[in-house]
Amino acid sequence: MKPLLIARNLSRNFGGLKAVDMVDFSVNPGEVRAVIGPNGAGKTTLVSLLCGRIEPSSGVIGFNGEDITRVPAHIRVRMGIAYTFQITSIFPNLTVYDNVALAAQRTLTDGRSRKALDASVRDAMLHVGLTERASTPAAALSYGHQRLLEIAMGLALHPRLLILDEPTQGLSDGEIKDFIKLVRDIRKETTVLLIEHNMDVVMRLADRITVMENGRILAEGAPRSIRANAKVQQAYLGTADG
Ligand SMILES: Nc1ncnc2c1ncn2[C@@H]1O[C@H](COP(=O)(O)OP(=O)(O)OP(=O)(O)O)[C@@H](O)[C@H]1O
Repeated sequence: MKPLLIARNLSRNFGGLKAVDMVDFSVNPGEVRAVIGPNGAGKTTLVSLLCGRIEPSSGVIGFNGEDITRVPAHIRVRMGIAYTFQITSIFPNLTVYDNVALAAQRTLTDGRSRKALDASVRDAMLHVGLTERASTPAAALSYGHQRLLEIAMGLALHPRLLILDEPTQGLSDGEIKDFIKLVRDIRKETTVLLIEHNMDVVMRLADRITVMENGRILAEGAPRSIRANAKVQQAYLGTADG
């Protein structure tokens, strides 16, 4: 299968620190991939490189057969890479509807009508279960609902690849259960790349897991093989089980 996303020899240094160090990484269309690893392993830096928030020190990134290494982030969004930014990307005074509409507008081309925009917004709100809160200001939502709003903002872009950075952080057990259902639903249409600390969520959702440590890929494979991998247990699972 031809990968949807591919990175070769990807590196990013911050001063003398190799936050991402010669990483080869690829994601197939239709999969749910989790990236795990201890704090500071380089996970956020890796996805920031993939979505274009930061530039690589070296290496190449391809998406859907095109070299996107130097393509700016906003164009990558239009090409189909959506990254759910941390909660700061939500405008607290705007309603749920308007927040999602603002996100959806990022992919608007001249030919797309207001009606199409409205349909995308409503569809995204429905997916995450926020339809009844469409006219609620984002600031009045619970924390869990704000996280769902972020995902709706990502979905409104109709991405081919949805990147979720620690989506379950701060959610209650019930909300995490709903999140797992949501991702199972989203994956029918979209490839998902998930940075996640909660190992239960990772084991339930991921087709494959990439384990990072010190900017490098320590291991990669199906949940069962990662769980059984002694190197991984030593580096990560034994010390942080979410
Ligand atoms: N803008 C930056 N300037 C300097 N150092 C940075 C910057 N961003 C990240 N780093 C460093 O790069 C390393 C990797 O950080 P990164 O945030 O990618 O790790 P992570 O695996 O996502 O960690 P966490 O699980 O804690 O979010 C860390 O040592 C971090 O301090």
